Amino acid sequence: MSFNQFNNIAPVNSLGRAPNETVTRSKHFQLGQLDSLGLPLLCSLLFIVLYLAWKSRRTALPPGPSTRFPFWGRLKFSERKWEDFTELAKKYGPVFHYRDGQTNYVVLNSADAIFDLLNKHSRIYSDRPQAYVSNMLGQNKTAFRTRSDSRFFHVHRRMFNDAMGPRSVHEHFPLLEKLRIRLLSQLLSKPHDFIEHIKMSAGSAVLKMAYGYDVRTKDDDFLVSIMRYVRVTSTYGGLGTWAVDHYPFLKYMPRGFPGTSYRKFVEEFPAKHNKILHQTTDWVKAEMAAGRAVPSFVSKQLSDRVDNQDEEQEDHVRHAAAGMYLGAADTTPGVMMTFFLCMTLFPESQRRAQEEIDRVIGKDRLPVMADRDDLPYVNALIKECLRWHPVAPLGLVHSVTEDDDYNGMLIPKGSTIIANLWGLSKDEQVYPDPWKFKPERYIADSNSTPQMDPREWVFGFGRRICPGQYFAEASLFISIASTLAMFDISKAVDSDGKVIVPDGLYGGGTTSLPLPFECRILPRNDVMVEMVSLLTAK
Ligand code: HEM
Repeated sequence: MSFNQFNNIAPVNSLGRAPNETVTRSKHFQLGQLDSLGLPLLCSLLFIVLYLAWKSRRTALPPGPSTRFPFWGRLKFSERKWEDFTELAKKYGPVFHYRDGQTNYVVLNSADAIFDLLNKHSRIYSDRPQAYVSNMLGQNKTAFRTRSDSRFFHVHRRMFNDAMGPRSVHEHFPLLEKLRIRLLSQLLSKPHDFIEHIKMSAGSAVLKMAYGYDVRTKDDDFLVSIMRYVRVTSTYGGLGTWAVDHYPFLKYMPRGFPGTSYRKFVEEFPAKHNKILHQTTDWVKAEMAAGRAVPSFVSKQLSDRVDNQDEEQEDHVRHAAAGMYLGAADTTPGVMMTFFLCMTLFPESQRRAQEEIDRVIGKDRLPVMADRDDLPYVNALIKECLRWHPVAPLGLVHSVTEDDDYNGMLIPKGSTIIANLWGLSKDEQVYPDPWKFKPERYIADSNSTPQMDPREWVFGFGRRICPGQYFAEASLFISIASTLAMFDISKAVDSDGKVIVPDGLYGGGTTSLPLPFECRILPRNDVMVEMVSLLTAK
């Protein structure tokens, strides 16, 4: 990419004459005259120069909506921003720009723009925007927010790759196969609480992998405190939550000045927040000291540590393990909820997947990880659940570390880059009939080539691509294939015998999950029920 356009935008031609004239005349000025006449004139000129410089830079920016006040104004978006962005893209094109307070945002709305910038130019597009309050909470040490040039970023990525990358993920298959028995058993005994079971199952998997901790109930202390950690992180540590994130000058304003309420929070909260984080690794250390520790990510990293780096290494491990939980907390359950929703709404796809399982595996055993390659339709159905409503509809924002030129548009250094994944999932050019649930779209046949595999984008991009992808895919496969083998999912019926059709609405936020809905979950055959009951009793 070249920066020529950016270099050429300085408004020399349009401004050259006016400043020169001033300089010529100013030769005849006496010092006293400067006070009475020159100073206001110089100020006006300075203002004009700044304004024109700002304006010409703005013309080079991608097109986009603007606020009434160039430096301070903020645009308002709905809770489901991705829908607003998709509408704006129709007007401004696949790459558009807007400002929020002092921050430049560039929104990418086409597969080409997303892959060109975030994959092909990942060297400069892999940073994360920083936020003052979030950093005070220590989140710049957690995987999601680390700077791309920081030691934390490189150490965490290496640790994640060792623990759950493509070469090591199979070590967790026995754990995932075991945990799905508990999920099936809970679905059998309390089908109405399926959302709670899904969340607990995903949480248990990651806590076992990260800390070697066995979650028994939903009120479990360990689970409750780490969930509190996640809640505080997402509620108070989100980018743009506090006015100071948009207007950094507020850092220098005295207490009581409008917009400084963050001060009380940063004085009181980070210590409490850190304590929760310490409790998790302290538990593992105590287990190790007592000789009871189950092998886990934390126990392995702590026993591998180099003595003279103890504290630093422990800090890395603590934040990396919390990052695993943060990464998994809503994402895998969100896709599982979409699966239950789509099976309720689209019975034909469910029937085809069950037919495949019955044919390939039979009706007298549950699927195992080794069956994955033999179930193409089930795999296609999982891909369609990932696309149907991407669980992170805008991915996670990136930040660009250098000025860049994309197709003649200036992407200024420090801009926050948003990939509109929801928009991509509904792009007719990429997914014809995007509102239809069609697993077949990923399967080649004599009439058509498969459509783009959504795993190319739902897990993010470049150096920031989700390090939990292989673990998540394995977990989704075993849970979904087993649920299909054992249960029929259909529309619930109310007390008057009326069929309840879920409205299929989703919530807003960084992760977007289906709003609570009802469905009926009934076992398909007695053999499976007996088998799961026996395995649960073991
Ligand atoms: C279906 C499930 C999942 C989806 C769709 C998903 C999606 C994503 C996305 C879109 C990102 C941002 C990538 C980017 O910035 O370009 C991400 C980052 C991340 N995910 Fe996942 N994820 C899932 C499951 C998991 C799981 C199970 C874990 C851990 C066990 C995990 C851990 C992480 C971490 C640590 C990051 C931050 C990486 C970084 O910033 O360097 N994710 N994920």
